[in-house]
Amino acid sequence: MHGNVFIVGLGLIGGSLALAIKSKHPDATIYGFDVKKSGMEIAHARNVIDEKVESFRQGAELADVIILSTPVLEMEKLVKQLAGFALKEDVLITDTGSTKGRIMELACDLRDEGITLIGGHPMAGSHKAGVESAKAHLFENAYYVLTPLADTPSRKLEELQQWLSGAKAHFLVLDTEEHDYITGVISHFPHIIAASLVNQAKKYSDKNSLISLLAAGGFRDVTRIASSSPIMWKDIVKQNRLNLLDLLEDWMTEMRRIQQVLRDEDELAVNRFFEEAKEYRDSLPVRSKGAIPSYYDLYVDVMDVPGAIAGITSLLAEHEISITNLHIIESREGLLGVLRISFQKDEDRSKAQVLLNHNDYKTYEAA
Ligand SMILES: NC(=O)c1ccc[n+]([C@@H]2O[C@H](COP(=O)([O-])OP(=O)(O)OC[C@H]3O[C@@H](n4cnc5c(N)ncnc54)[C@H](O)[C@@H]3O)[C@@H](O)[C@H]2O)c1
Ligand SMILES: O=C(O)C(=O)C[C@]1(C(=O)O)C=C[C@@H](O)C=C1
Repeated sequence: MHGNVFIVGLGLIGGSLALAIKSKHPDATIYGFDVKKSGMEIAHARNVIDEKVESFRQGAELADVIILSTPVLEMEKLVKQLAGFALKEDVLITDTGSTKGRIMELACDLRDEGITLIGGHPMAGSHKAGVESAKAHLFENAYYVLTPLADTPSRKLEELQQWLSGAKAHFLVLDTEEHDYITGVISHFPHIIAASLVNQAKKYSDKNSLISLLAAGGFRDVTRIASSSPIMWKDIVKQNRLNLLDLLEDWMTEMRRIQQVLRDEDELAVNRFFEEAKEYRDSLPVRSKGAIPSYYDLYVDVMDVPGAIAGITSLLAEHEISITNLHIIESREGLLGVLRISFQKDEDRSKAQVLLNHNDYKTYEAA
């Protein structure tokens, strides 16, 4: 497609979308704007965008498509400004924000001015912020939620999906409230819990320095997202506050239940607690990205000595087994660590496991 795409907020998500759009529509011109001048310079120097603009207004007035990708409270301010600009008559506006309630209220005001805003939320990302981490394939195979107003013409929805098709994501049209409720459960609330686990550990580590030293795979796996941008999350929890207050209430009831069964030394109830969680966690779909990534992991014990990891990767390469990712999830200097190897196919993971076991490595399918 031809046209001018204007991306506001050249961070992880805005940068990744810019790359994905360009890969599918090389004839489009991607304009970008960010309040952080250095981010805009990097985006331009790395060809994430074709052109920089001086102001939000300048980019918005020359755009056929406007994509807002700032933290969500900034987006509110930006959308309010749009009605006062001389926008192109058929301009299409979307956003990437993690909450949809507030922006869709503002979309109603824009509709009254004859301007279409279709809410968007790619359900993939990272704890890493900034254009430096942007990737064209970030959203591949992930769900991409769209929240059009009920009277949005279907040709506008189709046009947006065509513009975003380079993301190679699966579009899912959702009602705004349902979106905020679901993402509250599986994304926003877990971020609160991850941050609270880290804050709790920090409190204890102030008294005992061994705490941070011994923080191993489990703690790191469950708290990775606590490294996400505090500004972004402050905005999200503010906008989804009511759902999160309900979820917190529910969580506290659940914690009090666990507290009681532990007090009662009710082994059966404790077992049921873990069993129910395992059953549901194991049943989550592994093939589609989004909540759970589409790869197969194998865990291998390794000595933390030079060359230990190279030994494993060369062995796999010699047998033409491709891997998608390597990650040391637990490492203690000079001692045993655990390496997580990710494979695209279950078949590759099985072959690798047989091969590594045969070569005296100790492997596991779960950490
Ligand atoms: N990170 C994720 O995993 C993820 C996933 C899906 C959706 N989102 C949503 O996408 C949006 C962007 O998130 P991100 O991860 O790319 O964050 P980011 O911090 O990497 O990027 C945000 C960018 O917006 C810029 N910015 C802030 N205010 C601005 C303004 N008024 N005008 C222009 N630029 C401005 C910042 O300087 C920054 O470069 C957020 O609304 C977030 O909720 C994030
Ligand atoms: O993988 C991560 O680090 C994320 O937190 C990504 C994640 C999430 O799954 O909660 C974060 C915010 C979004 O709006 C969508 C995706």
